[in-house]
Amino acid sequence: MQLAISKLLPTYFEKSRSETSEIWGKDLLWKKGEMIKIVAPSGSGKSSLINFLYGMRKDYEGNIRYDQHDLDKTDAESLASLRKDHISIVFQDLRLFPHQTVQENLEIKRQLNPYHPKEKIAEMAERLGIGKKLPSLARTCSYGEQQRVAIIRALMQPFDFLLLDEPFSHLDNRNSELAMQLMLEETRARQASIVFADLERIEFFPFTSLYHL
Ligand SMILES: Nc1ncnc2c1ncn2[C@@H]1O[C@H](COP(=O)(O)OP(=O)(O)OP(=O)(O)O)[C@@H](O)[C@H]1O
Repeated sequence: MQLAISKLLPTYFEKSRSETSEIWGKDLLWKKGEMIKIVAPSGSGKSSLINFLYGMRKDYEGNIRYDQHDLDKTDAESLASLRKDHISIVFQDLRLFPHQTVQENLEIKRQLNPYHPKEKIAEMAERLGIGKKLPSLARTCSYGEQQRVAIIRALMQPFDFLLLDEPFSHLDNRNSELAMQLMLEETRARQASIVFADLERIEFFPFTSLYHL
């Protein structure tokens, strides 16, 4: 699978943003397996971009295509199916079910399109240091713990592209590196891509292409 972006620009941005950006207004082609790093200062449209790429919002000019699927022309059912098999995401605002336990949040996602057996949940949670939190309600976990839950949840499904919007904002370096390592292993096992948007360059992400938003 490949992701083609053509002359993308949020409708609420001035056209002049294309002049300084390496993404907005450009034609880009990312093939499955590439590691894409997008450095984006606050307010440069990082969340807008990641939401556009997930088909969450359509208030943009230009075009986004996953193979032959033009996101602008994809109906809700086809979009759900495209996401289920090909696109996973860690939202900046996480979007866990607050009144479900950590285990339930992960298991609900796993069951939608199982890529891993159930046991993998506890194994990944242990690896990221939140094993003891599995029976806790998501809303009672710290933001950094919830961030790790959202990361593991994204790894429960098959994908060709994993979209990350500032996934480590509440994690210390050690925990960020552990989470990155897990995501890299899982992405490589699928021969997939990561599209990683963050405020700054993170040294432990081995990107193949680097863009400034
Ligand atoms: N629907 C919208 N209508 C108008 N302006 C918007 C809309 N969505 C976002 N913006 C504006 O576009 C700019 C970029 O927002 P966005 O959330 O994409 O940035 P960001 O780079 O993710 O920022 P941060 O790092 O602070 O989360 C902001 O100035 C925001 O107010």
